[in-house]
Amino acid sequence: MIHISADQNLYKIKELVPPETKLNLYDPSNGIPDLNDTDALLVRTVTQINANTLPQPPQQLRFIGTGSSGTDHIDEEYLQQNGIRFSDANGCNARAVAEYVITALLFWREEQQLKEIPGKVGVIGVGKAGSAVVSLLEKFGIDCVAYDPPRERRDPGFTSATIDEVLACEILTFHVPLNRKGEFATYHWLNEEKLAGRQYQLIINAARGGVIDELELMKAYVEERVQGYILDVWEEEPDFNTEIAKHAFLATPHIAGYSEQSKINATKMVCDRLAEYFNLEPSKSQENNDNQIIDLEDYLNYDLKKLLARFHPMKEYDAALRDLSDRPDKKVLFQNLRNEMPYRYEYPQLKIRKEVLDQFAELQLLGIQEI
Ligand SMILES: NC(=O)C1=CN([C@@H]2O[C@H](COP(=O)(O)OP(=O)(O)OC[C@H]3O[C@@H](n4cnc5c(N)ncnc54)[C@H](O)[C@@H]3O)[C@@H](O)[C@H]2O)C=CC1
Ligand SMILES: O=C(O)C(=O)[C@H](O)COP(=O)(O)O
Repeated sequence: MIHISADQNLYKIKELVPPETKLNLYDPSNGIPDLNDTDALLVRTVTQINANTLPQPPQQLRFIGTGSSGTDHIDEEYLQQNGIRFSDANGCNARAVAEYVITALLFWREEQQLKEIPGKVGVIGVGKAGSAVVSLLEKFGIDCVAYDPPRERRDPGFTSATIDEVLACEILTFHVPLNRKGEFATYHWLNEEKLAGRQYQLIINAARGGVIDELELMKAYVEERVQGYILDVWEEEPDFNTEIAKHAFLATPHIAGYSEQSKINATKMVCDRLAEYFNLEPSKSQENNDNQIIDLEDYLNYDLKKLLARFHPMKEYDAALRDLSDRPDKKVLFQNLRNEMPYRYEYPQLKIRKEVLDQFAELQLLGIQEI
């Protein structure tokens, strides 16, 4: 029988793990568990796997999977050298990230009392999440400039914008992996040099903290070269710079990719790959296509901002994160915040009264259905 050790916060892991395996759940805040007698390890982004954290991996360990699209917490070369198969959950949360970006943009538009999003949105990284962002923004009639030179090289059907074209946009949103080396390294991609002499309305980072030089972003904001910024990810995660959070239009604890649907996708994808590798029958549990009915009887009291806040908890997360600013244990509380809040349903899974849908075209464009 295959023995699996899995992060206890992998959503619905007990239902989605292949049957007829032995499952041990571990608490990632205590580090990597004892892996003797373990064939497969399933982690999340909070567990670093490399030569320091996992020196001399046990012989029996043959598979490591992560329930995330990003893989910067894993030294894949090290796993390969040790004959361990690695698998990720690329794209599991693309829709959730796109919903985060458009919802944040709508909050920002409403707050600024603008009729529409001004100018163009430069999307940096047009893989699973970036592509979902482009599709959703285009539904709203927002002009996007798609920048992804590595994709242009591997995908003959895709042409990337130039660096000058993307940097000339009024808004930038980041969807690249965090890569510290190589031709397409992204560490501090947005830095002093790229920010110099340019003006931005808004900068959004829902990729990884290190992709933007936070201190340079803050400097550009103070000097009014950047009018606002939204951060879901932080350079020192799970720690975060309280001064940078304080000035953010929205500051959230790495939850852009969190939803009921994306979290099931993540666990299911990694469990199915594990089943394939060990030649096991996968679990029969399916993704959650249920609808959630939100019957707002007092809908006449709701404007768009209030409705969005009812459907997406980013403002709740933002308030909760800011509350942690002075806490000495804020690193632990940051992780608790990510683990404890119930997952929201993605917009196409929500049903609301027709009267509300008819009143706000934005809700229809988000894919919300009528009861
Ligand atoms: N905040 C959150 O909750 C989430 C964050 N993420 C982060 O976002 C990243 C992207 O996610 P996915 O789209 O699912 O991954 P993906 O692998 O499908 O797409 C990444 C894209 O970035 C491109 N890219 C790489 N280096 C680049 C560079 N130097 N310049 C421009 N483009 C470059 C790649 O060619 C690829 O098309 C993940 O690696 C992860 O770090 C992903 C999901 C949720
Ligand atoms: O998929 C990714 O990459 C992400 O950043 C996920 O949102 C991370 O989720 P956890 O693995 O940290 O729960």
